[in-house]
Amino acid sequence: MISVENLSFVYEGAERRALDGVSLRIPRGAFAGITGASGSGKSTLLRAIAGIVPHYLRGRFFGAVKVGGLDTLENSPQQIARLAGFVGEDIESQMVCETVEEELLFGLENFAVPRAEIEGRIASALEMLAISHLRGRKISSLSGGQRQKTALAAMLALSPQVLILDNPSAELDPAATENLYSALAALNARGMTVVAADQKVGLLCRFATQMIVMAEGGAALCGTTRQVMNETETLASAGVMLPRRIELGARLRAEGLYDGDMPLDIPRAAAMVRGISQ
Ligand SMILES: Nc1ncnc2c1ncn2[C@@H]1O[C@H](COP(=O)(O)OP(=O)(O)OP(=O)(O)O)[C@@H](O)[C@H]1O
Repeated sequence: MISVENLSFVYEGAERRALDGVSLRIPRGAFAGITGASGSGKSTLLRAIAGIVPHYLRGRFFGAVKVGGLDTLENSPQQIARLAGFVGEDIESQMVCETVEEELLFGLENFAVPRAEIEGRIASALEMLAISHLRGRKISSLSGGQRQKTALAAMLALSPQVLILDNPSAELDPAATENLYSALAALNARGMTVVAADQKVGLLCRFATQMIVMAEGGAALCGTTRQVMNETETLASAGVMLPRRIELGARLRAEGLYDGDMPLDIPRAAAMVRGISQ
């Protein structure tokens, strides 16, 4: 679905490479989590997948990115957006209308969606995120979480095959974060490919099927979540804050007390502890 071949990128006016020789593949139907320290290149990678880099944010671009077979250099961000919806970190700049309904309508009209389909698309996108009750609300009156979901609903109404999200939990409290990721998992279960960058590794461990760990502009690790989270030393040297349960697993493994996979969630951590105490 998404392929990145030897991608390097230097922002206009910058000295160092924001991305440096990144190659990876994200298969159709995956839930890919991207993590890494601040400044490691997560946002730039997502912008390159969405075509924003280098079409809107300019610079020196080397290598190739393809989304659903479309080369992002040969196609405009608008063409890429028909396949892959992007919700950036700066939600405010993405919102252009006064009310939630108008915001969804704006994208649909821009994409010239036939009139007869519009009502059904708006209703089902709002329903998928459980925000039908916000339909008539002014965007200025919404909470951070409600705005995040409105931006996401505006993307979902366009029926993209891929959803790309940059730091979606940044403005959310733990309950709203859980709620948002559960909604993303439900969309993924229906076949949508999800690509989300987040520094909350514990969260990605639970929801993502694939993980990409960025370090200094490169993809330090890329594979299934199970494979990547077993590489605890590389994760630590990439500056990734390991969830407590994985820190514990790594310590038990170093002590020779445990040789299984790192526990991706609490039930697996409990099973690990039960296993060593028997
Ligand atoms: N618009 C821009 N113009 C110039 N340099 C940029 C721009 N955006 C990012 N950079 C630089 O590119 C590098 C990678 O930044 P990027 O935002 O992709 O990292 P990140 O991992 O998403 O960081 P964070 O977790 O803090 O959002 C950094 O050195 C950053 O300063």
